[in-house]
Amino acid sequence: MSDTNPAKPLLLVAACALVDADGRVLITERPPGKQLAGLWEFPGGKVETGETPEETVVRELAEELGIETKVPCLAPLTFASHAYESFNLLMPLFVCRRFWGTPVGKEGQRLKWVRPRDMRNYEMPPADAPLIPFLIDLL
Ligand SMILES: Nc1nc2c([nH]c(=O)n2[C@@H]2O[C@H](COP(=O)(O)OP(=O)(O)OP(=O)(O)O)[C@@H](O)[C@H]2O)c(=O)[nH]1
Repeated sequence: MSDTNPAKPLLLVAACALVDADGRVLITERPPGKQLAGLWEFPGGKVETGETPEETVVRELAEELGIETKVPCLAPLTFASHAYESFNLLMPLFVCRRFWGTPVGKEGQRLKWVRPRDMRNYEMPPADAPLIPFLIDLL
């Protein structure tokens, strides 16, 4: 039997696997004070009203990392669907290999370029674990 809770919202978050020339993927550490602080995640954030998920990624990459990319540079790879305590997360994951600038942690967050097979060495949110095999297959 399912434990469906009608009051539990569905949260749409768009995330991006930024890939460098060596086939490494950028992960960023969630800053102190935020939910799931200290965990490593893919850059991204909540899809705001009126935005497409692709537009969210372009905006978040600029805000969080100071880099520029464009919607046609984003390719859908897979998605995460995870029941958190207070919300259900639906998170499309895009891949981006074409961007301008060098990523920096604009919000003070630490950044790491990692090979997908090494991602298990970094503690990530529970929603993210099923995404890793897709990146291993791709890269
Ligand atoms: N960006 C991102 N969020 C993730 C990942 N995995 C995952 O479970 N999440 C969850 O998705 C939600 C994203 O929220 P966020 O806090 O990053 O979004 P935001 O930047 O728009 O939030 P803000 O309101 O704090 O500015 C969080 O609950 C976060 O825990 C991931 O790999 N990347």
